[in-house]
Amino acid sequence: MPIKNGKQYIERINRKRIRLWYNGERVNVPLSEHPAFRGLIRTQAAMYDKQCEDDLRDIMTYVSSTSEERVGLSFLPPTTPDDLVRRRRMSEIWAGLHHGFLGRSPDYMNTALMSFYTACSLLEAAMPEYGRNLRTYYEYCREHDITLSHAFVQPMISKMSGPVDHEESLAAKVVEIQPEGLVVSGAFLMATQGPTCEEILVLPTPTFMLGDGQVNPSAFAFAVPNDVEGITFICRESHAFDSSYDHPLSSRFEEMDTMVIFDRVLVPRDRVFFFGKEELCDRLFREGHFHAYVGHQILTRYIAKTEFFLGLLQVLAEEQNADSEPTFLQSITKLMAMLENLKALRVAAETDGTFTSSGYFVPALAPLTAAGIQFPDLHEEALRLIRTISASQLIMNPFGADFFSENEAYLNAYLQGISSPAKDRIALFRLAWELGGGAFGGRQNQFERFFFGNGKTIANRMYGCCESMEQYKSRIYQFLELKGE
Ligand SMILES: Cc1cc2nc3c(=O)[nH]c(=O)nc-3n(C[C@H](O)[C@H](O)[C@H](O)COP(=O)(O)OP(=O)(O)OC[C@H]3O[C@@H](n4cnc5c(N)ncnc54)[C@H](O)[C@@H]3O)c2cc1C
Repeated sequence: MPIKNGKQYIERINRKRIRLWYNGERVNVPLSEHPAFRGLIRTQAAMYDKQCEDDLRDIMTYVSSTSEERVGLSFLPPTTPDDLVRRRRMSEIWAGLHHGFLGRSPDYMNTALMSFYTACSLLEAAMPEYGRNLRTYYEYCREHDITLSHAFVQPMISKMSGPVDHEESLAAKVVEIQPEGLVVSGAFLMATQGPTCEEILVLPTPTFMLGDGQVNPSAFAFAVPNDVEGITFICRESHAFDSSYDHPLSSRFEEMDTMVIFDRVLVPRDRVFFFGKEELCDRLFREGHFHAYVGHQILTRYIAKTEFFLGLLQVLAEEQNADSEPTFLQSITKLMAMLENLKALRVAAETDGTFTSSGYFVPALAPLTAAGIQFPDLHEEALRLIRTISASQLIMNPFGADFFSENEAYLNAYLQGISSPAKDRIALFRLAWELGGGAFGGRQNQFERFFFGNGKTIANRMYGCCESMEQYKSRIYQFLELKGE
């Protein structure tokens, strides 16, 4: 089966019967009809349609070596620098549709799976069936264009409730080994788009290491359909609304975050990528170059979002007659400089890429991590600027329906801009509100700061990238003519 289109995506999501809870009630309607999910599903369907357009065929797809069908280019393991550029162009097309607001556009998880696949030999060395399982699973997802979500991070108490082999531990773990597979129980704090996908990839970092080569019941990686027996999804409050005039962002891009609970879920043997070997958790990320491959996709998303911010800020400033204010110019040029910086980091990541011993071409991690460190502050600064420029107009924005009420004439007279009709001006400031003041923007801001790890983890990643620190140190010793090493 080749790539899927939007209709096929919707049909597959609607066929699922997942245990999904929203606001204390079980969701029993097809998800494409539910107010919390339908906008996102429409957007995602448009993205799948995009990859089927004839004139984008060579950008969005490639020919599978196994089926000779056209499959999604985000599954392509790059083996040349040109492959990396092709992957970036594919991500740019999708980012052009979601403007960086979808953290889980299909290319994100497809890239994640592709990265783990490039480390199949690591799993094969641990146990041949593990490597085989991951290879088969990767091919299955590629050939069926499966939509994936992932669950890595556990709730705080799961991390703190004592060693995993103690009875009181709440850590996610294998609670029984059956001939057919592993039985898993535990909870994951976040799976973004957990309900609007088909399969969930589970790869936690064990909460406690046991050492000495012991079998750690918390060390595993597997993937299962999100509707298998025993999985429950609990939603946070939705920020989605239906009207694209009143809520231009959340009506399209609201990605639901769900807590995922595994209650004695049977993971079939052929879906287990490893079990018990705690050292493999970290090694699979490292040797699959997860942060580099996924970071490359993320950086394209950052660039699309920054361009969207710049456009919005300029239009807002013109609307407020503030576009030649020195303070505005000072602020927007900082963001413009950051955009150039992000673009340069992407060029650096691509041109400084290296080949692995297995022949894959990996983008350079340091520039990508640098972008990940810088972007959350840029994001926050952009939202602050939106609020500053918008001032009270961020708040006082009637609904689209008010323009069809008996008050239409008042609104058209008193809310018009210098050169814009009231309805256009309000559309603009409703967008500004969703980003700068509303729940959608608040969640986006939190996402950008945390989705790739907490600040400490990201700082460690950056520090670990610096291979020249000893050289820099010796420059100081030499400069001061000191003896230090
Ligand atoms: C919107 C959103 C969507 C997400 N989607 C997913 C998903 O789909 N799948 C998934 O697996 N995960 C997802 N995540 C989880 C994300 O990966 C985690 O938030 C991230 O790894 C941090 O883990 P944590 O939240 O458990 O916080 P922790 O790492 O436990 O940190 C807790 C607190 O301690 C602080 N902290 C930690 N170390 C230090 C330090 N040295 N100095 C100062 N403060 C410190 C942190 O800033 C934070 O305030 C999502 C997160 C968000 C916000």
